[in-house]
Amino acid sequence: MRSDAMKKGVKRAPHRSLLKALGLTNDEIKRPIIGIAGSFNEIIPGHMHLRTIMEAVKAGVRLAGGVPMEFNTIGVCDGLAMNHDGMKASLPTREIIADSIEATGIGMPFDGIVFIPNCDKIVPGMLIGAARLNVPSIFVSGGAMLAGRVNNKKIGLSNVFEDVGKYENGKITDTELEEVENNACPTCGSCSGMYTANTMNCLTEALGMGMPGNGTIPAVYSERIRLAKEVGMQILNLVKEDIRPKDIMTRAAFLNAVAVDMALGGSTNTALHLTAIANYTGVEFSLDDFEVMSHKVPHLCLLSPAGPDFMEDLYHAGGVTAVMKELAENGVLNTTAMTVALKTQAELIENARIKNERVIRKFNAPVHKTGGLAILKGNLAKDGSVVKEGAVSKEMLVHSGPAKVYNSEEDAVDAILHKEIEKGDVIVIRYEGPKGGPGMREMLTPTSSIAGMGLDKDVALITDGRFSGATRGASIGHISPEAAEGGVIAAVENGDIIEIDIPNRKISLKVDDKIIKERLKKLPKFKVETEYSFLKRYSENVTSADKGAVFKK
Ligand SMILES: CC(C)(O)[C@@H](O)C(=O)O
Ligand SMILES: [Mg+2]
Repeated sequence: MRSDAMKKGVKRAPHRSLLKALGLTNDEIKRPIIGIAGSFNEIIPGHMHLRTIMEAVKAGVRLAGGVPMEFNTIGVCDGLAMNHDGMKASLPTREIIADSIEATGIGMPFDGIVFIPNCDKIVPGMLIGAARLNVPSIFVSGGAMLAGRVNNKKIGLSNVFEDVGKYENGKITDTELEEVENNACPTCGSCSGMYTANTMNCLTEALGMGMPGNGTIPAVYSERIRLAKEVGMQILNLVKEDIRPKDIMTRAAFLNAVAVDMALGGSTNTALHLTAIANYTGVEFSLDDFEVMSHKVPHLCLLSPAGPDFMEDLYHAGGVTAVMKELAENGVLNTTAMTVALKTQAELIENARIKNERVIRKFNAPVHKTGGLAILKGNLAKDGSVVKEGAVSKEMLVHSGPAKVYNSEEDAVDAILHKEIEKGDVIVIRYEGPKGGPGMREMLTPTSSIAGMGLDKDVALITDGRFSGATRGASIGHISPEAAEGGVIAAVENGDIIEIDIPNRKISLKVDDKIIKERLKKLPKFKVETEYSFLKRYSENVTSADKGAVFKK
């Protein structure tokens, strides 16, 4: 047993003393010790109920003869951190979460670990931590928030962000805005659309690290408590069989995750997170895999913010296993991939079926023929950029227009709300990359303001920052290399023509190469501006978005 290091033999009498101080009996000390990595806090609506999930997991561990030991990690709410300096800390917390998991798992030789994440950075942070420790592990997330309702129409957090733009444009009253504010987030759980948290929880299932239902069972359903119990019991089987994260998170598993991402129309943040997790798992995997998969797998689900459905609709339509079955039947899923259920994906999806073909479309009748995400390259993004093609209106798939350049999110939002943006413009928001921001903020306020002001069919936005899963429109992010690294985005001037061709995967600055080089040469050397030592250290150590914004080796 791995835990023998802290409990077996004469020399460990002091250690056993401490275990007894924790209330463990001699019998318990002999059993497998299971770390329960929780992330309960009173900050994130998606995490406020995680004590209930935690208790169910612990009950499952005990039912199966193990001894649970709870510990917790940090997390921030991206929604609450949005559009201010707080968001600069969000992506960096992923590395802290991974480090805190790794450090705890090194210090405490657990025999296995159950991970309980839910929101944006906690899921990839924990997956990275699990990969680095490579101790038998299993995930159960907190589940999705139910959708809200106004005028008998389902709404989610993205509607509130967009309604701010509508309000500023005089299209709705303050009473209408307040009604949306009061009803958009009716329960605990990760915000109700196919935003980042829910995408990552669905991909945890596709990766094989979570059990069926992990991605879609609503947070408030008792089924999630039962799932948590099953997961608590299952970790003992994983310990017994000695199946570890690196046995599961193989290249085939990552390709399955990207395939599901394409079908679901997932968050652009998966381009960062899957790449980062693969990096720490030692699997060869890059943005090129997204690009290849986007041509193999069609977009099957039109969930918020791209369409009218929410996570609860995906759940009732059959969930991730039904989507995976459709992909398997069309030859784009590796069904031999092993999972934490100790069954292959083929076995897990055997009884799955699509229960609502409007919510999960058939492979031959998709929403879009190509996958939800597209990787664009060109002189503006030599190393790549990402767009949620599934949420771009068809008028904007090919667009060419003059640049309006801003060196921060705040400046861009001021310009949008002060109606300085004209139809046809390409808004450029730069120095918001991993190094430049620092911290690669999410640009949900600018993208929602554009949508809310009714400009989403006329205006594009490009940035070296990133987006929320709730972002829609021609919003192209993760431009790599970023401005702070001397990327071509730093050379753009107001009025330059930018050409975007999403179907052909191109993004270019229509300025002569020589002029671009001259402009870049004249730029002052980038110096990070932050009062926080943590963010300064982050800026110095982080790699480019196309590499997942992991730390330099
Ligand atoms: C606040 C949101 C919706 O969670 C966003 O941060 C995302 O990435 O989806
Ligand atoms: Mg987010």
